[in-house]
Amino acid sequence: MDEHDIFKLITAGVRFTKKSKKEQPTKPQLQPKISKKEEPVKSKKSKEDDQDSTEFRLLAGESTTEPKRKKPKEGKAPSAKELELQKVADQANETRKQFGISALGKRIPPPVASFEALTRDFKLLPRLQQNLLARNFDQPTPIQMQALPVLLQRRALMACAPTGSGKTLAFLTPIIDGLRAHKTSGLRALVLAPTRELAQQIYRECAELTRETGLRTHFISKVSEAKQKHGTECKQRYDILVSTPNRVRFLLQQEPPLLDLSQVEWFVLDEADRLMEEGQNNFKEQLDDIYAACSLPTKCVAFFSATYTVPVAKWALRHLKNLVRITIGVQNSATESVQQELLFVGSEGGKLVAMRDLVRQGLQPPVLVFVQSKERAKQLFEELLYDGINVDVIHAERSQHQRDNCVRAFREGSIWVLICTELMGRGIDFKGVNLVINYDFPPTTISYIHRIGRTGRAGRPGRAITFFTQEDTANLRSIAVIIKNSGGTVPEYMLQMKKVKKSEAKIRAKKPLDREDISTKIRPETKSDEIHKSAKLKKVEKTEKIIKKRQGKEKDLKPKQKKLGKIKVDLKAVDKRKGKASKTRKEKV
Ligand SMILES: Nc1ncnc2c1ncn2[C@@H]1O[C@H](COP(=O)(O)OP(=O)(O)OP(=O)(O)O)[C@@H](O)[C@H]1O
Repeated sequence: MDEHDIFKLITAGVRFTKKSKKEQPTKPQLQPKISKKEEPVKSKKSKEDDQDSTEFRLLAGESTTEPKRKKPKEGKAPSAKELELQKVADQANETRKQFGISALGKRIPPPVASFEALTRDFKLLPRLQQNLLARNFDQPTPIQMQALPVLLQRRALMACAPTGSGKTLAFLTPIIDGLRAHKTSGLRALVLAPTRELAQQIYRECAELTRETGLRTHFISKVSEAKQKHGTECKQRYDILVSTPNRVRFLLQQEPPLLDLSQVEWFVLDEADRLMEEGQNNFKEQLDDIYAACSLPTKCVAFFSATYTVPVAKWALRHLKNLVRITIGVQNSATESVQQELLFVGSEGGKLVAMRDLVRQGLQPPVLVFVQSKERAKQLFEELLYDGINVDVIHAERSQHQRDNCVRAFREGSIWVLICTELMGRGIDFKGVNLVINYDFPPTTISYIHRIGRTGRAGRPGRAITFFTQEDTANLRSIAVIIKNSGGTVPEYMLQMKKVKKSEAKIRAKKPLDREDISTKIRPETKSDEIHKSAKLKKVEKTEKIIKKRQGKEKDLKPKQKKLGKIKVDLKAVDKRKGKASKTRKEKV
């Protein structure tokens, strides 16, 4: 069954809804239940894949969590200390198994089961303890259970945990405890995130955790202000800087540099895989300059993300000594707390119908709607503006002030539907987003995981609907595998569809599909319209020729001829309407 046949099946308009096998937890539980879900779908391995998975196997091929303890010599009973150590190791492995924690590296400290144990065993800064306990979290999330003890020992860490599982707290707590109190020696901790919105969110969380500790956190909102806040005469003003790579590098490149990173003891990357992406408009180059400026050889380096790529894992293994790698659940998988649905909408026009259908059925705000570009975000916004819903749009072309207002309004609930691009795809923690709609199909599985991860956070249930058309079938299978591996149900033949080659997937990731505009208005004919229309006319004429050739079978060809004639009439009518519309527009102008 080739792709076309499979697609015929899909055009039956089937709506694929994930019925989560497990009851959604009534009380938010952050602990992923190690579900007895079927084995993750084993993708058909292409040669490239084998190389990747071999790489990951190699990366993961180090000793398991607890080094095997030496068996006591024959006849010699283990000492009390050895027995005690073995008991602690077995307990640690038991806890890891229960919470889906896999930890690779040497001499990994046992996970902490509670915040009380954390403050007791690690003698946390008293004020930090209070700020932590004031958050009223029942218990640490699995990533916090294992990452906190590792970072409190200042070990290099690469952590992979599902979206919404508390990674921010996992890296801020050890930083704050490690710095203890304000010093005038300059910046001692640097946290980088890919977007200004995410950096601002981390900064707010850090400000809360450092309350009354005397530690000073800074977020560079405007580079222009940086001079006053960071100039050499007042560089000792801050202890922790949370920012994006471009802002930090800009300040480093001033003459003289406005930032001194030589005392940085903590270098943390949130959304590390995104920050380490190479190529144009990416961060890797900026990151190299910043990393070089953090010249303290004893600094602790930590990477956090819900997804990783092989290059990042290789870089970490090559550059970070005594590295610990923690993975919660299955690497690069979607969070299990989101009910995921794939909805075939026929065409680009069908997406608007499906969107309005969802509005008519009654959306449960707040809702995030992802599209693939700023232009399409604006177009969809104009279309929905008069549909009686409080909708707004956020993208990189809007000013920082507009973006801040938009995020604030969405957080406060005065905006119910926020249309956004990949800018909001990672890390942003909007409380209680009930629904994520992928209006445009995500360019990669990694984008899909992060987008739907804006809902179903901190153990709360969420829902994600992904529209797709015939143009999206290339990536359909990989998303279906992600849904299946996170406990969802998708039609079997979606999993059997031909796997897209890595090289092709990379091209698609860089260059999103060229889609028809989102608009029901008649708009002046564009070049692509003409091409589209003439292609359609050519097709009609070609079919007419075939019909004429097969003149003999008059009776069953009549309806087809009629239909083709109608298409031509329709096309002419559209022409006329457009002509009239553009004439009226000219009159108006
Ligand atoms: N131990 C905890 N118990 C309950 N909620 C928690 C706990 N730790 C953090 N949270 C909350 O969980 C939510 C998600 O946390 P956070 O934004 O750090 O997730 P994340 O893992 O960084 O997600 P993403 O991968 O999308 O960036 C936040 O609202 C945070 O306050």
